[in-house]
Order: sequence, then structure tokens, then C-alpha cells
Amino acid sequence: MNPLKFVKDRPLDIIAVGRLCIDLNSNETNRPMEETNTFTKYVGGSPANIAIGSARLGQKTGFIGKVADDQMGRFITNYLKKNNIDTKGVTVDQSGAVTGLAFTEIKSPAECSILLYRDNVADLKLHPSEVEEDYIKQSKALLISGTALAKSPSREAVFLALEYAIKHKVTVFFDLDYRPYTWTDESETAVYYNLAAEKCDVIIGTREEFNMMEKLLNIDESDDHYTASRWFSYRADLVVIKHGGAGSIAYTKDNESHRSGIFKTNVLKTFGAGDSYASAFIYGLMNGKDVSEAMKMGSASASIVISRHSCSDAMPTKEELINQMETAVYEPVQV
Ligand SMILES: Nc1ncnc2c1ncn2[C@@H]1O[C@H](COP(=O)(O)OP(=O)(O)O)[C@@H](O)[C@H]1O
Ligand SMILES: O=C(O)C[C@@H](O)[C@H](O)C(=O)COP(=O)(O)O
Repeated sequence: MNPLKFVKDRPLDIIAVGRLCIDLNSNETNRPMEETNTFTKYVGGSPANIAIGSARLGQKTGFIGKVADDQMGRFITNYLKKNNIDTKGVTVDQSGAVTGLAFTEIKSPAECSILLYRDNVADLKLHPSEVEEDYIKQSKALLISGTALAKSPSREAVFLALEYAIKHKVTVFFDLDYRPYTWTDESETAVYYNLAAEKCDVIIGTREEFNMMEKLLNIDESDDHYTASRWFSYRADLVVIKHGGAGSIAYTKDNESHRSGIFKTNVLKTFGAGDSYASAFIYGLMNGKDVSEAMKMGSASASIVISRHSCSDAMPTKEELINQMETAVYEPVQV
């Protein structure tokens, strides 16, 4: 069963809002970053990865974001265009802001970390005046990403995008994407995450991200069902809680639950799992799949991306995704 009803006949399937950054992934693996010397540069940033994944699957994809006025900003914009992503909503910062960098470390397949350089980044300077209502109303869906709530004016830009989406019946997906580095105060984080989540139709996050949101309200040790049910009294129709290698669980407003296992894979690194899961999960829901099948698509996409070096570059095509679902070993859920 798919609880979502998307408006039809719009030029775009999905517009992502948020950061466009650079991933610098260590080429030397199985060692700490202190012992690595070379990195490969990829486009990064959770919403950027999800947008690239969506476009790779054939979704008509747009983006609302801000890039630095430098070589990195141009590298990013060119890459989006090469991946058939509409960049009308991407503006260029003129304040001297820089591109966020994510240095990634692969100590072992299970022990990866991300070192974020995010001071004075262009993506958080996205201004409400740069969010176009006429652009958002051309899309069936909008994806927002939690880190864009970390600072003004990006925060207000996201809330304006949410208002436009609601006004024009654009289905809103919220990928929680909690990066503690980007925030200064956990209660501030939780306040804005909760306020944004009230306006969203689908909320996707890990158990830890939902715990952060609930800690503010002195809700400790809640379970996935309680977490999901909190949001059905607002706009949410679907809440997904991800549990890493143990799979994921989704709850719908009509009290159905769906569990998805994982696809066995040769894990090179674990980051990229969430973004690839989100892009294929959303693709499945927008292309007539029921929740369980869409979750399996998300899991299959994640299993491909964590076996590869990058996130954005590694996002699978439709053919790769179908092949993975047909050939990889599926391990039933453990959550
Ligand atoms: N070791 C793994 N092997 C196979 N699939 C995995 C593995 N880790 C995560 N996944 C898949 O990726 C999805 C998202 O991973 P998770 O780590 O929960 O999200 P995030 O990357 O946002 O923290 C999981 O629900 C699962 O389908
Ligand atoms: O989101 C960032 O700024 C870093 C990403 O580009 C990076 O690829 C990553 O951490 C992916 O995160 P995940 O998919 O949530 O594991």
C-alpha cells in the first residue's frame, strides 16, 4: 500500500533544497586520515546526493541551493547539469562564502567518519528571496534536509519552501540528515527539526536522529512505533526509521507497518547509505510501488553505494538498481 497521492502533470518530479558541497574521500582505506595523503573529489551534501540519485533513476529533478563563486561552486553546478538536474534554483553567493567540505575517513568498512569543514559556507546563505514559488509549484515533491535548518537565512528559506509546497500540494519529504557539527545547541536543533517535521508528509531518519528530536521533550527510550505516531497528528502520512545494517521500518498513518531487510554487499564504507536509500525509496513511492517495495529499492541502492568509493558518483541507474534487486542476497529484517 502506498499512502501518498502525488499531483500529476508537473514538469518536475522532485526538487531538493539544501547543501551542495564537496566530498573528499580518502583514497587510502583501512587507515586513519592522519595516515592518508590523497583524496578523490566528488559532489556531496546529503540533499545533493539524493537529487543526483533521483536523477540517475530517471526522476525529473530540480534543486534550490547556493554555491560559492569559485571553482568548487562551478564544479558542483556543472556536475548537476551533467546529471540532468535543473539548476534554475541554484544561486551563486557573492559574499565570499566558501564550499562546505566533507573529508571522509575509511578506517575499516564498519569504522568510517566524516570531518566536516563548514565555516562560512555558501549553502547556509540561501535566502528566502531566492526561493521561488513559481519554481516549487512546478514539482510533484520537495525534499528538505535537516542541516539546512542550522543557520539563518537558510533556515527561513526552508520554511518558506515548505509553505509554498503546502500551498501547491507538493508532497514534502524530510530527510533528517542530522550533522551535530553544523549546530551549536542541541535544543535549538530539536526545536527547528520538530517545527519543520510538523509540515512534512514523509519523515526519514535514523533512530539516533529521532532520539535527538524527542530528547527536547523529555521523551527517553521511545520505540519506533511511538516515534512515528507522534507525527501522524500533523501532516505526516509515512515515517521511516533506519537502523543501519539491521534494516529499516516504516509506519503509515493508517497504522500499517513495513519492515525492510538489507541486501548483502561488500561494504567499502558505510556513509552514503542514507542518501542512496532515500533517493531510491522516494523514486519507488513516486513510481507506483507500495511502501515495502520502495523500502527494498532504498536498501538495494544503499547496498550498491556503500560498496563503492563515492556517494554521488556511485548512485545507481535504474538498470543497476533492478539488477541488484534480482541478483544480490536479501537478508530479512532484524529490527
Ligand atoms: N552494512 C550494510 N549492509 C547493507 N545495507 C546497509 C548496511 N548499512 C546500511 N544499509 C542500508 O542503508 C540504509 C540506511 O542506512 P543507515 O546507516 O541506517 O542510514 P544513514 O546512512 O542515514 O545513517 C539501511 O536501512 C539499510 O537498508
Ligand atoms: O552530507 C554531507 O555533507 C556529506 C555527504 O556528502 C557524504 O557523502 C555522507 O556523509 C553521506 O551521508 P549518509 O548518506 O547520510 O551516510
